[in-house]
Amino acid sequence: MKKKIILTGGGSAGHVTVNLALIPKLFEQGWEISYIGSHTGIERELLSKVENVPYFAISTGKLRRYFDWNNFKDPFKVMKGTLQAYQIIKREKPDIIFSKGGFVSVPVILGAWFNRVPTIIHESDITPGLANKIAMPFATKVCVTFPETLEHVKGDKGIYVGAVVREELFKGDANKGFEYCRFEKEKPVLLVMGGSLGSKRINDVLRANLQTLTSDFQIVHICGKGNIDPDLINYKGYKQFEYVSDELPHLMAMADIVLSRAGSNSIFEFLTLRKPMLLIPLSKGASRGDQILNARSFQKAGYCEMLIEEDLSNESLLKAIYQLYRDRQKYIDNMKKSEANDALSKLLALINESSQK
Ligand SMILES: CC(=O)N[C@H]1[C@@H](OP(=O)(O)OP(=O)(O)OC[C@H]2O[C@@H](n3ccc(=O)[nH]c3=O)[C@H](O)[C@@H]2O)O[C@H](CO)[C@@H](O)[C@@H]1O
Repeated sequence: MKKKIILTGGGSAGHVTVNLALIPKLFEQGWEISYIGSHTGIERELLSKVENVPYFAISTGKLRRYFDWNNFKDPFKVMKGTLQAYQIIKREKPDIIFSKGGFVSVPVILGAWFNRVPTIIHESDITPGLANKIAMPFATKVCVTFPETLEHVKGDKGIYVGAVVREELFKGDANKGFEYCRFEKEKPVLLVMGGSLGSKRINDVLRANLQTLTSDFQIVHICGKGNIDPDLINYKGYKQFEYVSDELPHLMAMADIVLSRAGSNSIFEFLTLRKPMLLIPLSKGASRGDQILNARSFQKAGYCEMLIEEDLSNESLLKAIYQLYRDRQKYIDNMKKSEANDALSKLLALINESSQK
């Protein structure tokens, strides 16, 4: 009989792409796969493009660290989601559940715990997100991307596996990127990515400096859903996309340097592809500060330059981009020294091992 796994995770692409990396490998090993996600999150859209993975939607509530009237309603949504997840798991009888975190994963981990199904959580950031923090006591194993995260995992559940990078990103073809953007090959390319949901702050400051920057760079800008500026659609040497799926490997291959938020998956992808980065982490005011820690750790290793949002201005942005381009070889050399880490194989081995108990 085929072994069954249920994957979960969502809210932003950072909580889905690891699952997308696992799916082809799990199929190769003969697993039957299904997915539990939310009704409207990005995970639903991303999974709709994947064949043979049934998707079950459940109710989910946002877990916040700050006051909001929805904080009174959302615990009930999480309870409803837990009951739904419990029933799906009871019916589907998976051997194991793998969670990439995000709010939707909490009811799933709880539903698995009530069904006594083993669960593996993967945490991408240095400090665990709120959803993973809540779910950890109920999980069988907690895999981490940064070794220092093990300090935050109680007991002997924590396992360092490293960052999972999708294999298709290695298959990028710069020529296809140039064609897709209609860029010329002679002029350097700056790739700008404000995280999977886009960043208004980065979009605004980039566009305010477009004239100066496009005199030296061609710019491909992933700006997030609903953030295309219609006045700039025909701007020479500037190409905007809301979100890129299949063509992303080609855009990354084409880029000489990158300006990005410091989401864990994105920065490890740029590291693996040896792309010099200027990182503008999400500020402490808007998050728990995990991206600042991610970026600091990369800066310490000499992989990136970092500009904190409080210091972001037209002048500081331009200075940092030109400096990054000038010193690009230094960053590439440092990144070449980083250790290769086959996190995907480690995860697969762990999934197989944990599902046997
Ligand atoms: C605002 C927020 O909560 N951000 C968090 C979220 O970021 P976010 O969802 O932006 O996550 P990451 O930067 O980690 O990953 C984004 C993923 O989406 C992919 N991608 C992106 C754009 C695109 O057009 N196409 C595409 O495929 C990237 O290649 C990458 O694999 O999860 C990360 C991982 O837990 C955290 O570090 C971030 O702090």
